[in-house]
Order: sequence, then C-alpha cells, then structure tokens
Amino acid sequence: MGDALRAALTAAATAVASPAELRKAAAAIRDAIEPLTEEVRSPATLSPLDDMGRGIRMFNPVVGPGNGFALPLRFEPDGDGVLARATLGPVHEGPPTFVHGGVSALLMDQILGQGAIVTGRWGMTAELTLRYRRPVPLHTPLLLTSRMAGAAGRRTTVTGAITTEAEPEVVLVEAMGLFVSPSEAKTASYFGTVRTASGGETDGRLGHARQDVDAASPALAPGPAPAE
Ligand SMILES: CCCCCCCCCC(=O)SCCNC(=O)CCNC(=O)[C@H](O)C(C)(C)COP(=O)(O)OP(=O)(O)OC[C@H]1O[C@@H](n2cnc3c(N)ncnc32)[C@H](O)[C@@H]1OP(=O)(O)O
Repeated sequence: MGDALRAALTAAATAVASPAELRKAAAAIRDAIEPLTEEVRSPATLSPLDDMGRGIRMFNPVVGPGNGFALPLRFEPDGDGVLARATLGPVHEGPPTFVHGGVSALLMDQILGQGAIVTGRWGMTAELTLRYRRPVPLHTPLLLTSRMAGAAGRRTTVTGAITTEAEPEVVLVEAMGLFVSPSEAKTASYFGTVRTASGGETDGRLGHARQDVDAASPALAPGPAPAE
C-alpha cells in the first residue's frame, strides 16, 4: 500500500496529462480508498503494525513503509553512529531541481534521533539546528549520517550531515539536534492515554528494546520484496 501511495504521489507530481485524465485518476483513487475509511482506529491507538520497543512505526513520515510521503529511510550502522542512503524526487522538491529545506530538516530530525537511540538513549527533539551550505540535489544518491556528540542527564546532543554519495567530503547540510528525555510527569501527560492495538500501555519511547543498531531488525533493514 505504501509503495502504491508513493507511486501515486510521484505520478501526480510528474504526469503530463489532461484535466479529464487527472479527474478520472482522482475518481479511481477515491473509489479505492472509500472502503478503508469505514472503520478506522482512534488517534491514540497505535497501528497493529507498530512495535515501539523495536522502533517500528509503520506510518512515520520518514521511516514508515506504509506512509506514502516516507522514502522510507532505512538506517545502517556507521561506526558508533548511523547512516541512511536516500535519493529524493519530485515530491520532495523545494527550489526547482533541489530538495525542500524543510524535507532536509525532517530527515535529519529522524536520523539524529536514531543516532541517540543507537547509544541506548532517547528523547524528544528540543532543538534542531541546520546549516544549509549548498543545495541538496534531487535524483542523486545521498548519504545522511549522525552520531552522538554528548550526553548529560536527560539531554543528548547529536550531530549529522547530508552529502552526496559521490562526494561524501562535501557537506551540503550540517545538523545538530538536542533530544531531551521527558520527565515522568510529561511522559504521563503526553502518552498516558496512548494504547497499542492490543490495548497495552506505551511510554512513547522508541527503540528501548535494544541498545545497538541491529541489522536484522525490521525497522532498520529493508523488508522482503513485496509480492506482486
Ligand atoms: C526509528 C525511530 C527514530 C526516532 C527519532 C525521532 C525523531 C523525531 C522526534 C520528534 O519529532 S519529537 C517531537 C518534537 N518535539 C517535541 O514536541 C518536544 C516538545 N518539548 C517538550 O515536550 C519538552 O520541552 C521536553 C520534553 C523536550 C522537555 O520537557 P521536560 O519537562 O521533561 O524537561 P525539563 O524542562 O525538566 O528540562 C530537562 C533538561 O532539558 C533541558 N531542556 C529542555 N528543553 C530544552 C530546549 N528546548 N532547549 C534546550 N534545553 C532544553 C532543560 O534545560 C533541562 O536541562 P538540565 O537537566 O541540564 O537542567
């Protein structure tokens, strides 16, 4: 489903089609999703496909395979940090032929957070700073990297960068994130009513079931090719 949604977004952004063809496609899309809107989960109930402990969020806008806007990004071990490979397309465009700066921030927020998680720490983004040194090209294999730069109490600082795969020494975007693990009171007020699909409680914390990047984890490794 996520792959079909991604294909639909790309087609919508690139199609050279008449208004009549676009209206026909739009009607077909509405017909296809109509049965899916009859019964939906409540906002505070996780998808049955989610597994917070293993870091799996199926509809996360960066790493969720089921989210049509997500690439989805996959993380790989990179020394004591993480990296991800990505090639962005028309759905992520800001200035013509270049990546939207907000999309770069979205991707870096996630990979910086993951850089904290692989050290056994977790937090919500309290600060995110990006320095856009050069425009990030579309349709070009990119490398996104992050590693923990410091930790004190509930605060974790992580730094990272976006480069092309071809020229990893040329930094296009530098990023720094401060992640703060919320106090018990804040955790209860934010996530106290959230339930897993089977009715279990969750503290909102991602990836606490493991301390290291686990290449065998479904959240980190590409899944099997979808059946046709
Ligand atoms: C595959 C999985 C990958 C996962 C990656 C996920 C990436 C995406 C993550 C997100 O999108 S999170 C959503 C966006 N972030 C938020 O909505 C957070 C909003 N902010 C808050 O809810 C609170 O400000 C926060 C939980 C961050 C802190 O609240 P607390 O009440 O727990 O913290 P407190 O005020 O007691 O401060 C704790 C420490 O953090 C420091 N701190 C808190 N907020 C700060 C801030 N904004 N800037 C700098 N320092 C900050 C604070 O000074 C203090 O430092 P010390 O311990 O040294 O005294």
